[in-house]
Amino acid sequence: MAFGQGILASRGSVCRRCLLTAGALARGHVFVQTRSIGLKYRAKEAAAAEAWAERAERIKQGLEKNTFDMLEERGYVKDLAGKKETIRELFRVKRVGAYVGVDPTADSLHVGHLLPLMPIFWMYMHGYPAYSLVGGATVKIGDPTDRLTSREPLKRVDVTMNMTKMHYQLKKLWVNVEAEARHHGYKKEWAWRRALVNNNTWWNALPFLDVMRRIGTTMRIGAMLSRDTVKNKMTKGDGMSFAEFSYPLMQGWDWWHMFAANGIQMQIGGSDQYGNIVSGIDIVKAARENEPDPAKVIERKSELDDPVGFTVPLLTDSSGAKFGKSAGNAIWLDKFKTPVFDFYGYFVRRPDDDVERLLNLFTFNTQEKIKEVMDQQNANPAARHAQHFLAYEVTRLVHGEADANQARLDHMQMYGKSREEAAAPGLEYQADEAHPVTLNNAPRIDMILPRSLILGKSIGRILYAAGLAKSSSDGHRLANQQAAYVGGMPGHKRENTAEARAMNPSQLTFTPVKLWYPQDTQNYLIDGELLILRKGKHNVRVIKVVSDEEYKASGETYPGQPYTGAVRQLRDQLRRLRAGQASAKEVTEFLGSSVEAEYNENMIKFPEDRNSWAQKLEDKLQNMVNEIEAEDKTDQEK
Ligand SMILES: Nc1ncnc2c1ncn2[C@@H]1O[C@H](COP(=O)(O)OP(=O)(O)OP(=O)(O)O)[C@@H](O)[C@H]1O
Ligand SMILES: N[C@@H](Cc1ccc(O)cc1)C(=O)O
Repeated sequence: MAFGQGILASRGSVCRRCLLTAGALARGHVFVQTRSIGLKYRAKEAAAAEAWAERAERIKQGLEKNTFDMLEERGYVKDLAGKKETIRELFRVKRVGAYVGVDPTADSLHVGHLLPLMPIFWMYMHGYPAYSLVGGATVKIGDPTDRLTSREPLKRVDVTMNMTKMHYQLKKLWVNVEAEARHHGYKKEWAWRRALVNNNTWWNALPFLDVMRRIGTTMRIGAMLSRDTVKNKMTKGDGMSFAEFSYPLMQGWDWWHMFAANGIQMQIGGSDQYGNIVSGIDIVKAARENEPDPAKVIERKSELDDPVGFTVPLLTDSSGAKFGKSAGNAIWLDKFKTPVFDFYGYFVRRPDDDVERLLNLFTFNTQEKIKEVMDQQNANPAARHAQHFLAYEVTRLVHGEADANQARLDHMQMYGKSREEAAAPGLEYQADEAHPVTLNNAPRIDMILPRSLILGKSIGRILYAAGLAKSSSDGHRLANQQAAYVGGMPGHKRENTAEARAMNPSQLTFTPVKLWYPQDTQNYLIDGELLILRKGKHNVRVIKVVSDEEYKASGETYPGQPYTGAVRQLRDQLRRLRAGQASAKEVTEFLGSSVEAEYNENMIKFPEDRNSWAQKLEDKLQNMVNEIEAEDKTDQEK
């Protein structure tokens, strides 16, 4: 196969069914059926190639717009790494695959990251393979670009925490991109490809010798030393470690890996990534030329087979500073860091002069639609119609439709619009049995829990405490039915060590939770500090295990926490009983169903004598409160 026919013809695109049937074929099974499935796949591939060729022709005749021109017109293209005409032609004739990488240096993406991701979202909707990469390996070195001082090394648990959170954030973005595509009238085609990858997957299993042989011999030190980042850090900054110096090699190797395996010929990044992209081009070419296995040589017919890239402009704040975590001005995509209301509000506050540019950059509306919105805006700027339109569209992309509707409603109401005027369908959405947890309505993913719970209590109680089960017994049921998962390595049964069981942070592998002994939970702790649990597809908890003292000091409580929920309920019921707001029967029933189940069956024994029921119940409840508080106090003094 000649390289460059895009992902459809590359190794990474063979569908599972075809692989399965290839296996069956090798074992001598059902030949006729196998051929028919293989042929079906090829037929689809051929149809997609034909459709692409027709599209290329339409673009040539000016009947359809070149996707590159559209990206350029909308303001996504700042600097090109490659010749413009080659890149335009590539967009026309090939389903050129593109990727954007982000290092998990923080526990959330921010609006700045969204900017380089937007072109790959657009490309996906137009039929180009689009990859998003989380730099689980590169983050361990830290990109030195434009820095005078080295990044603070991250603790392993923080890398895992950040990576897990970013992974689910990107997953959610992709799900919402599908919804945006539908919303804007794009019909999903068989040939659409998207992926979320982590460079740990290859770096964890990559021999140093392979890298050195392929690229180490060709890359010239002189060129690498002449890069501004290297010169500045060495002369004006705190010097440069070999690892930092090698960072662009790592990024370049990522590209090569995906170039060879998935046909990813293009890299996109923020404008600070220009140097890394240009080095990457050399690295990919060097790696391609140094193929030791003649059977694997990737053919280069013309410059249309070479890697290319471009950068997007930097999104800056009003003072011109780059938006990002280093500058401390980030608008986060995590709604627990930047609430949806504030996220929406950020876009509503954009100045009139910026709004058209932002509509082009951050929404999937046609330029005709944007013009319409701007006409409306210009007719009455005070209404901030364009800002609300922008805020709504970006919020819908990032947080989903229900949250966007709610944010719009809240903002409109704040500014005196009627509820009807602001309302849109889908507002009262709540996750329950009928509406399961989705990536958009999933509860907060990270939490802390005390060590004594994680190390000493049953997995059922832990699932309850993490909010993944309705009660401890529900947690036990989940564990019994293996319906919840823990971050771990499936199939690693040979070695029963914590190291072997703990999750490989790069691959987010999960294994079913079982009714193991309480002391077994610690086998799944990552670096002794992090436990990752999941129920269903999207309901994930990344639990940082803290000391009991630290937990108490945080003021948090968890469901099923001894003495907290129970005492509160007992007090409440006592108050209701004394105030005559509830009968003894109601209180008994209430406590029977909640406290008893959660707490301890022997604690509440109700008196037989019905006449003195209320009085005795009062005494009993008060005694229990006293008893628990006394125990609590002793615990604190220990
Ligand atoms: N404000 C921004 N505008 C455009 N692109 C951005 C912005 N911030 C980050 N990016 C791009 O997102 C990708 C990942 O960025 P990176 O991991 O360096 O995050 P960051 O928040 O910029 O980090 P830091 O603030 O520590 O430099 C890169 O391509 C980067 O150029
Ligand atoms: N170096 C990029 C992130 C990145 C990591 C690995 C890659 O392959 C690509 C990009 C940044 O810091 O912004």
